[in-house]
Amino acid sequence: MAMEKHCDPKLNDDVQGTDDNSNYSSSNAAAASSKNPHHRSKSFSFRAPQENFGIQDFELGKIYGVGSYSKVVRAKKKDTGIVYALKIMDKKFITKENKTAYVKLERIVLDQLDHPGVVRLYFTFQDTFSLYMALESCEGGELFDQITRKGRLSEDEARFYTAEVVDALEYIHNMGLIHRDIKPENLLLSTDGHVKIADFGSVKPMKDSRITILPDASSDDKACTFVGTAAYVPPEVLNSSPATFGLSYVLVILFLSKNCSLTLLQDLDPSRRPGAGPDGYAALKEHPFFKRIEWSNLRAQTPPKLALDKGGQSSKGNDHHDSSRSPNHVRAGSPRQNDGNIDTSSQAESSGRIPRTASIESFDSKCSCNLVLAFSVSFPSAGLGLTVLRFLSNTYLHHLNRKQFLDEGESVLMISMVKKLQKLSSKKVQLILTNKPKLIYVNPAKLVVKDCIIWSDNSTDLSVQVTSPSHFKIVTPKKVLTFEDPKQRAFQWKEELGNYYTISILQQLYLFHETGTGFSVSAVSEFRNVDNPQGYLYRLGMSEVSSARTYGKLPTLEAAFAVNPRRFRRMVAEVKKLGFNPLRRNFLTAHTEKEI
Ligand SMILES: Nc1ncnc2c1ncn2[C@@H]1O[C@H](COP(=O)(O)OP(=O)(O)OP(=O)(O)O)[C@@H](O)[C@H]1O
Repeated sequence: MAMEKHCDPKLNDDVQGTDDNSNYSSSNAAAASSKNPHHRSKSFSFRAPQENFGIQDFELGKIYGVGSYSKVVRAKKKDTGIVYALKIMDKKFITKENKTAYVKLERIVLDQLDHPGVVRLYFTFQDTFSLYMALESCEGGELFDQITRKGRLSEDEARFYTAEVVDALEYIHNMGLIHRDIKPENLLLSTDGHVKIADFGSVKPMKDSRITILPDASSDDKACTFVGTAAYVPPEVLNSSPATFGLSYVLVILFLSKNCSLTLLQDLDPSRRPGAGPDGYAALKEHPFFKRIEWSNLRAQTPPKLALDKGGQSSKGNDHHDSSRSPNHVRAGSPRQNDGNIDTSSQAESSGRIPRTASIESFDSKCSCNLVLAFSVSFPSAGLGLTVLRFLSNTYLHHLNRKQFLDEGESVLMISMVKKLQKLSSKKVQLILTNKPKLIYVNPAKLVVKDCIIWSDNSTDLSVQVTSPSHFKIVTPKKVLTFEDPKQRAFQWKEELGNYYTISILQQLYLFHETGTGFSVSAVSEFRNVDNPQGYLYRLGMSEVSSARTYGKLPTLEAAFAVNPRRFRRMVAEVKKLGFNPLRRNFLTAHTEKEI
């Protein structure tokens, strides 16, 4: 693809509705260059051009993932057939959340990175609502999912992935950048299973960065400014000491025996971690753990085999799931209320949330001594270590305690570390929604279930109020629980809790029907055959809902009913035959409910 194109890089001008001081002109770039000897001196041109494409030029497929300010969707360019991961950002949302600088920075940085271990940016475009970045499609999914699907990595697998991460981080750091949000969700895998680092929205260019940073694209002045995912940042970032080279660190995944202790792992003084110091990478690469790694041709080596997900797919993307009908425009950004339109596109794919929770169950209880651990190495990177450590140890803890808080056949639908807010204090808790439906929160330190809410058919016994993208209240007749989700998933929690079952079953069936795949006997019998029909329907339904939302056309039950009351009634009857009461949640207005 011809990348070298001098262009007017106004990707984000529209975010602020102005192009005065946020115009990325060559002169601005030159001004920036004069301050930094490493900046390019004459003019600035993007390798990945800003194109005049529209979303209708793509066939959209499944949602790869949802971040705090974007959705990433599989998208095939109609004329070339090339598949991209389209990162879609809602302009209004970005402006509202003050993410403009991060978006600009990510665009500029990705544009200049060129390494097989870093996700490639090919081009950008925009329309009235959204900004789009066409990224290299990482069809192997997140490393996170591989770890959870496999239950654990073998030492060789851990070594290989770790080596590829180290290799890519070395490149990133040599370019003078600190990623600051290295976590399992941002370590992606190519189709053949090699690691690619993604999500440069939190990147911090160092003073001697070799990256051209345009003046309006720097997110903050100090490396110690807190960005990243709170659960995963290393202590020095949380403690606000500067995240300079040699101070931040990476923990490398290892499977250790029962003799190993977690205390190995968390030296608060980054300079004491293995690999610290100016020669950190060289020293690390020579560590006995990497003895068998050939650093010079890592990418030519055969990576670990990708584990299939429960549906038997090896990768996150499949052409045959692509929609043949692209919507007029795509809305992305934060989860939003539906707009009542009806979409005829069907995307029966997983939303990316569910597999990782389901896979918690794949941990073998007999291997309780096999802790997934890590050893720490000092790196100019933030977070991988604690990320891995926290994720793995949390997963392990879930595993150990699964029996304690899950009944036979019960599975986890949504889980996240949140803060439970009290009047004067707040506590970190693990909030877990199961398919019972049951909501529990666990004290992660003591591994004690602090509360358990099981709700009944009475739709008034549980409701969720969202007060901001990160804050929500769960209201039950007995109490009101207030939570803060640092990943800003308040709306997701509301959606998952509030629309439990009903929305999914009916919407799923509705979409099946609408798209001609038929909600038919086969769909219904498929539901009957699975072990856990409620959970299955729920997953299918939620993925339908997220796909539909991506297309800006989430069908509400209200809308479905309005379009064809007879068919709707029939659907309700079908669902009832399966033993579910589709109207059990407080979803339809009293009026429609009566009509039905
Ligand atoms: N190139 C890609 N190929 C496949 N999937 C991707 C790609 N880029 C991102 N994803 C998926 O989309 C998710 C969200 O993407 P990304 O992390 O870039 O968004 P974000 O809004 O910046 O998120 P965050 O909240 O982590 O800052 C990722 O966790 C990953 O699962």
